[in-house]
Amino acid sequence: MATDFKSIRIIDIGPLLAKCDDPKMAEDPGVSKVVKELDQACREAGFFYVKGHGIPESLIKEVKDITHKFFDLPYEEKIKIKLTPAAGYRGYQRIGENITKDTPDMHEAIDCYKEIKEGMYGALGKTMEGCNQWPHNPPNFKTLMEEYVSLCTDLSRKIMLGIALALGGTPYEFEGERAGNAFWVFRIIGYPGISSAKNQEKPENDIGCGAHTDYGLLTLVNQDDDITALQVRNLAGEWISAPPIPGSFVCNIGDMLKIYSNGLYESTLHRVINNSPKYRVCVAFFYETNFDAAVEPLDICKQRTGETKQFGRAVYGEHLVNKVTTNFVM
Ligand SMILES: N=C(N)NCCCC[C@H](N)C(=O)O
Ligand SMILES: O=C(O)CCC(=O)C(=O)O
Ligand SMILES: [Fe+2]
Repeated sequence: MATDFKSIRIIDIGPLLAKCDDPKMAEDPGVSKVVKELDQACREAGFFYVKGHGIPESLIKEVKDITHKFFDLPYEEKIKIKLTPAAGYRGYQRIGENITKDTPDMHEAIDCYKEIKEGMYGALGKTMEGCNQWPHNPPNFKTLMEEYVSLCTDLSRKIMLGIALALGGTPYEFEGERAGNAFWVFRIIGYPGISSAKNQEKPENDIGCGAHTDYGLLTLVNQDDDITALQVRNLAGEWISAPPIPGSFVCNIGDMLKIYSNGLYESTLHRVINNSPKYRVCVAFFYETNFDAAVEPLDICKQRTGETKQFGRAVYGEHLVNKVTTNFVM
């Protein structure tokens, strides 16, 4: 349950990563400390920063640099990989094409998803079937991003070991049928600065991305170093900034983890407003459950919440399809 937090805590997850292959990791004092911090952060805000995550700083920077280069290209070049329903909602969307609660978002983006082969999840997977549309320009875009996605997948799985412990379970609550074959979403996003003339459209409003929650388990946000634009809503309804902290990721909880935890952890509302004159990029990796996971509160969490409030069951793939099919005006 979120609180009136005023800032977002920073957690050094180094000790957790050092022991993540040890089934007895919970007994390690360094791991216990990380687990405790994760639990506090997830309860008070649903948001935290992670440092000591092991992903090379050079790669984190390259990913943002190449993203700037792509969005700098002329519209005719970017639209070559246009997002369409036929491509499983993968590809490039122009500014204002994504909508949040009826308002166009002032961002452009490339949306990517773990690839789903035809028939893999039957009717449930149909909408999301397709291959990622990577730009050919800049030339090493696909290689770099695939490497990054692979590292983010491993890192997220390890953070989820800690979150499973924080919820009072074994480290492996999110393996197997829950997230042993985790789906992922990857959004490469660009937010024009105020009155930026270099973009094809002048922004209609100042909302880069309207207030929303993320859909899955855990999000890893890699944001530009010099602009504060991401804001997180606390219980009092105040918007608390999540400024960039070099060398860290902003992490937040998604809707599926809220259900698993029976509301102990919340998927907190957040939004993006780029009030800077500079163009801002953000590369967001979303670690999800298995595509076909039927998600319901864990028994260990129901016990802790006194069985009072009960979140309903959700099938992750259905939740995603509901969002994706209503997110765009095309
Ligand atoms: N996969 C994730 N979490 N994407 C976040 C996008 C949020 C904006 C979207 N229009 C919405 O209203 O959800
Ligand atoms: O741009 C950001 O900092 C966050 C973007 C975001 O919240 C999202 O894409 O879900
Ligand atoms: Fe988000």
